[in-house]
Amino acid sequence: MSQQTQYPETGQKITVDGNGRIQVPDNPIIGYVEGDGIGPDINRACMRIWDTAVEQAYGGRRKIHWAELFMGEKAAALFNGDYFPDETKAALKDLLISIKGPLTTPVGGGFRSLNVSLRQELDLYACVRPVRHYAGVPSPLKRPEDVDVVIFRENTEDVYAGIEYQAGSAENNKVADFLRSEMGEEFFEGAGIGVKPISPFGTKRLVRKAIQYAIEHDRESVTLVHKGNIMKFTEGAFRTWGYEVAREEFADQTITEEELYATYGGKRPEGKVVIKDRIADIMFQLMLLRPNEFDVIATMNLNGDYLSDAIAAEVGGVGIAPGANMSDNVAVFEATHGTAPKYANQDKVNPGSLLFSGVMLLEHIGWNEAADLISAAYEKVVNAGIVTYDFARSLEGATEVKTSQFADAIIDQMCGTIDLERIRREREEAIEAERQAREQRRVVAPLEEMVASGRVPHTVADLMNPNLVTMSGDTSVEDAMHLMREQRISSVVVQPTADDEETGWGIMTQRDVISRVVSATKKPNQVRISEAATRPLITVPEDTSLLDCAERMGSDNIRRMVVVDTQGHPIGIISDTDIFASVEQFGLPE
Ligand SMILES: NC(=O)C1=CN([C@@H]2O[C@H](COP(=O)(O)OP(=O)(O)OC[C@H]3O[C@@H](n4cnc5c(N)ncnc54)[C@H](OP(=O)(O)O)[C@@H]3O)[C@@H](O)[C@H]2O)C=CC1
Ligand SMILES: O=C(O)CCC(=O)C(=O)O
Ligand SMILES: [Mg+2]
Repeated sequence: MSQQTQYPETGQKITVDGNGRIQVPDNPIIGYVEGDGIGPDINRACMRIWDTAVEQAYGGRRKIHWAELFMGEKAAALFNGDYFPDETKAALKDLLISIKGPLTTPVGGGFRSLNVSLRQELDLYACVRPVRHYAGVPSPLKRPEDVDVVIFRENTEDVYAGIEYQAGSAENNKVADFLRSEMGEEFFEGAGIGVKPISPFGTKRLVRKAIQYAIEHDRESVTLVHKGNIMKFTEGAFRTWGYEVAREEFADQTITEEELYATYGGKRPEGKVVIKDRIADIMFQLMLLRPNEFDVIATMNLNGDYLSDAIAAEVGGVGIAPGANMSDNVAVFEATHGTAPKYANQDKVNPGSLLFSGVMLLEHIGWNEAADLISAAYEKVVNAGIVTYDFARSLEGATEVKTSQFADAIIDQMCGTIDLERIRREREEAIEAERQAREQRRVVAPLEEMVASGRVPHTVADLMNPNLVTMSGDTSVEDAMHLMREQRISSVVVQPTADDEETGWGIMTQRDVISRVVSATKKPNQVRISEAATRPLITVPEDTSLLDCAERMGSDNIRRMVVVDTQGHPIGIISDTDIFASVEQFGLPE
């Protein structure tokens, strides 16, 4: 090793045995590349977490001995402008397992992507990116827990192969001439030209790894994602070769989707992995609408790059999605996001992507206890609302912390020194206080408007909240709960279904969910809201005077009534809070 790259003397190298399996000592040397931009911030935070997890899990019996390796801007400064020194390549191969932060790639010119070079030069042909939801992490989906896929992205071919010719260059002119004169192709003058090689070798080894993974991890399906209807001889061929490898090498363990329906009536036989394929554009839609239909995904480089960021967004964003570049023996784990330069050195961003790449690394070397400790602590900390800025944007009542403070919270949780229960309670109280303040504003603001305009409320229509949410009685309680949480409402009006035309409209409140579903230990996704609703719906015509309404609320001991129009259709809701606020503002109604 050079002066720059040093292995710690106390550690031992990971090796490979005669069967191609890695042998991991209790004191393995593992390489790390800090990365550019936000790299140092997240790396610093994650190393503290990984080391604590190992210490807590094995009580000092095991310890990672880190060897710093240099790539990117730090390498260029140390190695005279060389961004990816040979000694780093040698060390990455020699140590077998490493982890890296993000690296800068200039757009439209300048040096070639170091990430792409790393993958090609070390032949790390599979980019493995698991995407799943962690409880408490904010998501734009209704059921983010349905997202649980592992993307196998081919890492060495496709338009990333670097076979590109800049418009106007001598090479470009030569290739363009050849394509026009020898191949009879037509395209606009001055076009930049890129080549997209997809080979049976590259495809099959990637799909093979994806199928092996699916078999070993008891996954239900492998989906080949391609745009083979347009790029027939590259992406279309990927699909053909993908099915071929399944048929030729895994005939006993796999069936095609066609066989699933033609032979097995759509019911997957125990232990068989279903091989299916989807065209890339619809795959983006399907992953949003029906993510539970997908499990392991095998695809080419560009599709995989796009898909992995898009699917990550469904479960919290690139700040949390981990990844690994793997060959049969060498593996370089990495954050999947980039260097986010605007946040560099601000101790601000989410360390989750690198953190979970480290969790993948720990699992890869068989240190599952340490990996599980991190995942469990992470979930608890996020559930307590302790998050970095990105999650804080969409998590109500969150406590926004810095990268290093987030790491502190996870470490404290793993060491049992943080009272997350208290933090969660305080967060819930703050959310409830905010909800009440909002309700107060909702009621008081319209009244103040009335005062300003000289109007005085007389009827329930003057005071009611017109934002009434009605749902079909066939809706599941779970879907209704999602909507109630999103819209921050405590009840929904339930339309009669074909079965309960006689009983008519109803209302389902939070209390109904608790008393008729939760405390009866029924599953919210298996109960329809018509079963949990209270009937008959207590209504009040829109022209009812406030005094009559108040009298009825008092005599019938009810807190809210649905306001109906002259045809009996629900148009709003009025509560005792509304009447209370009105009396306080205008005195007793006439
Ligand atoms: N594997 C690698 O090394 C990769 C390197 N890159 C390189 O990174 C550079 C910047 O690329 P760019 O396209 O801007 O992509 P980035 O992933 O660096 O950043 C895009 C946006 O993603 C969000 N983001 C990224 N990382 C985090 C994090 N840890 N926590 C929270 N939010 C995060 C931020 O969103 P917001 O602004 O909304 O806060 C950020 O502005 C380029 O040079 C690119 O080539 C890109 C991808 C992978
Ligand atoms: O190499 C780069 O700069 C981008 C890489 C990338 O987007 C990825 O690894 O997903
Ligand atoms: Mg990417």
